[in-house]
Amino acid sequence: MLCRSFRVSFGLVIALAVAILCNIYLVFLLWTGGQQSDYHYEFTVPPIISQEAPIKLKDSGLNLNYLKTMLNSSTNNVDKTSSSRSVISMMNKLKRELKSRGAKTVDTLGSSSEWVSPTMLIPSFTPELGDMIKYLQTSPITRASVPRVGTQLKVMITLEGGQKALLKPQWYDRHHRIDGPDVYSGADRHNGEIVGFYLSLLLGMRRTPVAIGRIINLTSDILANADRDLAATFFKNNQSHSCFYGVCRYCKPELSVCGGEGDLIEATVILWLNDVKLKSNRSPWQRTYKKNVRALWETDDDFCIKLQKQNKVFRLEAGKRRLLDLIDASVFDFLISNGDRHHYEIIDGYSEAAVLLLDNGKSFGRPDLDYVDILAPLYQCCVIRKSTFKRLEMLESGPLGTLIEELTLKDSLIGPLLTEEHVQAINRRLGKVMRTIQLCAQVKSWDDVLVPY
Ligand SMILES: Nc1ncnc2c1ncn2[C@@H]1O[C@H](COP(=O)(O)OP(=O)(O)OP(=O)(O)O)[C@@H](O)[C@H]1O
Ligand SMILES: [Mn+2]
Repeated sequence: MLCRSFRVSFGLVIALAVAILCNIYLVFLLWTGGQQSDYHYEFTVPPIISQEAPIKLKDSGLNLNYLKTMLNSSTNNVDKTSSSRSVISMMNKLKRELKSRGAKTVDTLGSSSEWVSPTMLIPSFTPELGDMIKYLQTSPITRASVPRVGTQLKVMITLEGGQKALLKPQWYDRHHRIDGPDVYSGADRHNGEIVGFYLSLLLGMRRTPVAIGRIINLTSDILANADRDLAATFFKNNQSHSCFYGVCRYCKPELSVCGGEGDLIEATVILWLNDVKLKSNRSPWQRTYKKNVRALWETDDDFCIKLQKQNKVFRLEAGKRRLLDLIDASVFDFLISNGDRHHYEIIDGYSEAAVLLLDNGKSFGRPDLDYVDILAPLYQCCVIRKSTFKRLEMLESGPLGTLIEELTLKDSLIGPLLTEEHVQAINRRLGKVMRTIQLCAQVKSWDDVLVPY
């Protein structure tokens, strides 16, 4: 008898211990976004659980299947021909910033070193922007080395005047469709980085470093200036063109980039942020990058509410920007179809630093597909900055795809950056973003959805 009751209580203790461990694991999953990362970044994360009184949260967001059904059944009936006066004046202002004034390199670099603040990489009106674009497009390359950041093929270049920039080469032509199984399949799309930069300006999310297109001579621009490690990855293919594969986690000779006629390649050149210490955080909406393993956010419609309860960094309160920034980022990513924002970066040392929009190359893989789950932060939280909503509303009348083309065509040294199909996809996706916000307003109210800070 005694022995039996001992066995029962022992069993109870074990069951209790297992339950406690399960709970701790659940909290850990919520905190980390649901899975272990494949990435080897050093990053710090805020404390897990706040002991404060539970916060009152508004209703949950929208379920993905419901949203997909609604988006497929509705047409976007915005009059696309009528650019409003506000669009025209916004475009004129942007064009003024993007126009090169012919300043000397030292002046351009001198003023750009003051651009960065904890909430913006480019101040809201930056007349030196055009000169910076020109500088990145034309300044001779004086050094090329292995960047040792990230996992994909890149080159760190130094331009005359001493400014560093990241070079990401072209892998695909504009019409290539990425047929891989996942939203993040394939190599980087260099044009996506450039479009991302211009889109960030149009959206008023100046959190993307300047990215431009440039034709590079692999031999005279890169190999001739390369350090030993980078130079060691160069070879000639059987058409006697220069090729290289660089040094990175996924770099190997079978995945090399080769010059065409005259050893020329297209590349994007991204302004390197000097003297800025970045902090990398795992995105709560990170994918698992594993077949058959779903992240917590993919299985729990209440993910956003739980995230806010568990981690006060993501709480929606005046003065807190992290959640609203991630929602802005999800809209930006959905428009360019970037499903690879596994981490996000902020400027280190500021509690309310903005979420930066770095690394936009895994975009524009499929013009015919809209990966609605990229929008999860928006439809699961069902809130968005009022200013972002107003901006989107204005851009819809552009239409946005045309505005992007207009800005990029003026600057581009590498021709149109997007095929017509991709341009149309941007407009279609913006329609879906607006419809998602409307649906949120139906389950909540406009006042609850549009956040005034
Ligand atoms: N313009 C920049 N200025 C300063 N640091 C940068 C810049 N661009 C990227 N970085 C840093 O380098 C890291 C790697 O860059 P990026 O994400 O573009 O490369 P990636 O190879 O695609 O990385 P991953 O494989 O992790 O997605 C970024 O996480 C960031 O810390
Ligand atoms: Mn990347």
